[in-house]
Amino acid sequence: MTREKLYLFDTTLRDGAQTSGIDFSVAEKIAIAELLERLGVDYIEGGYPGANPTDTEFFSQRRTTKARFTAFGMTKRAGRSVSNDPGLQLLLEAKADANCFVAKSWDYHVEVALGCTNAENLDSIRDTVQAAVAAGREALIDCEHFFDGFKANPDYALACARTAYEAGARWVVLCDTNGGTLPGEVREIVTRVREVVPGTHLGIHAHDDTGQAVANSLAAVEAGVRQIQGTLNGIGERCGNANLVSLIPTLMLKAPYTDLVELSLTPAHLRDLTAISRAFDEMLNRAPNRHAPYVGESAFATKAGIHASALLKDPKTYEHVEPELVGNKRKVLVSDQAGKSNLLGELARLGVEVDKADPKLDALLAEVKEREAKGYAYEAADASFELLARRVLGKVPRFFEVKSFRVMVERRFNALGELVTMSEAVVKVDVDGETRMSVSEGNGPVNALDGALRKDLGKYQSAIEGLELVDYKVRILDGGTGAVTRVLIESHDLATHRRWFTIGVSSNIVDASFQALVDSITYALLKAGAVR
Ligand SMILES: CC(=O)SCCNC(=O)CCNC(=O)[C@H](O)C(C)(C)COP(=O)(O)OP(=O)(O)OC[C@H]1O[C@@H](n2cnc3c(N)ncnc32)[C@H](O)[C@@H]1OP(=O)(O)O
Ligand SMILES: CC(=O)C(=O)O
Repeated sequence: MTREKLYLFDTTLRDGAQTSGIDFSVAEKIAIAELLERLGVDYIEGGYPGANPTDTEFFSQRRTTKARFTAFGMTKRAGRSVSNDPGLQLLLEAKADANCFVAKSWDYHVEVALGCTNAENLDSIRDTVQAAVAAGREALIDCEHFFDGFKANPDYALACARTAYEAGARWVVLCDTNGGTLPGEVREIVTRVREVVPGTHLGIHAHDDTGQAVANSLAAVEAGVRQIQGTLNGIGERCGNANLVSLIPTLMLKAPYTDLVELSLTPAHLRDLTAISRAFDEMLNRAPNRHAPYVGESAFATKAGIHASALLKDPKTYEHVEPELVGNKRKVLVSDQAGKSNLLGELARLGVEVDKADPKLDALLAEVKEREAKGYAYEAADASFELLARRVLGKVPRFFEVKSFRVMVERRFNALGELVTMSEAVVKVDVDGETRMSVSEGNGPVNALDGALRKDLGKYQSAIEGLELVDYKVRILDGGTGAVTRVLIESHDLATHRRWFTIGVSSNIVDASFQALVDSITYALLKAGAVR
């Protein structure tokens, strides 16, 4: 069976810019366009030239080399000619390969939003497409509210699609603008549209208001459309657009799509997908969704002991695809849901060899479960788990021993007469039998304790020079008087760029923080190869 080409049209820079809380600068648009080129999509819709200064400047130069650079805008206004519509003229002057015009295809919208007749709207569609084609552009029509329009007045919705196609539009894109259509309806309506426009000229633009944008896009492909519009990580107006990061692997790895269509992307592009998705979140300054399909940190993370046991025998038992195909990694988590198989998997990753029959493994599992019951969460604290495991298995040197610590918080007027809150900590540690006492001030008690703890560790001092704390999270585990505090600390070594997480649990927040700090420094020394 010959496969038809399926085109990917990315609208991250246009519909994605309609996401609440997201605003792109020109520099950010340039960086995202480079990421999209790396992803390998066929079209990059850069924005709406003329709508705002950023988009106008972005379209003052041609910005992509491989993908077709596309300018978005609306069809000409009713009652005006093409040459007398300044908005349309700006679109035709923008430096782009293609123009994508949004057109009304629901008669209710023609009446209420445009305030013109159905015939005038058809004229606008036809004249606009013909003007773009005459200007040497590839023309696309986004038929806004197509599915709702089809349900209200199928003849008129079909007339809009047919008019665009007959005027020379390369693509007629069926939009589920309000995002309320379901996959069965998409399949049925696309089948009807194919009676007037061939599938090789049809696209789908789905919004995610019922969580079906990906499913609707796939249903449309099954029904014959050959272009999908979507965005990186599914950003977009309201609940977002179809997520290309979820769609791409499904289209490239799963039947029936692998039998029906082929994409421009290669397996190498697919292996870059996780990195691209996370790089985009970095650009948006937000944490990646750990549970994102295919690319999330947890997408191939196994927590349950029964699953881990089978997974270690053969990963196929609990994985629908191999994580490496999309550039992700398998993870076996250690928690109170774990069995010995989880421990063996994680210890192997850490390079610690131990036999499944070794009684120390039972002791470690029991210790993990007992501590988790008290509030520890080792799946989030890789370094603390490694230290605990190596201790139980008898393999961690005691680099230093904390004899005592004291921390004081004081609110007072400073020399300038300003009210300030200061913290001061004193820590006594034994290194090689010699007691060292350090004092440090800080902007909070944990900061002061951290400063005092790593001020003077004698012969180990040079090994922790590059250590910095980058994040500190506190969680109260049960309310009332019996509250327990869990502290998670993320540390970073500037020299090696290694990052690790440590944990402390106590009814006292300072004590919990101190445990996590001690684990962080001990881990740094272990990784630096410090010897006792
Ligand atoms: C479904 C979608 O996502 S479509 C994309 C939506 N994106 C955006 O709107 C973002 C960019 N938009 C903008 O910056 C502004 O809305 C502009 C510059 C396009 C227009 O601004 P204004 O001229 O001030 O108009 P305003 O936004 O108030 O209203 C839109 C106008 O376009 C008309 N219009 C809407 N769609 C179309 C269309 N497909 N064809 C022709 N005219 C249209 C409306 O009837 C309305 O006309 P009116 O002012 O005579 O009532
Ligand atoms: C064009 C568009 O973004 C929509 O109809 O949703």
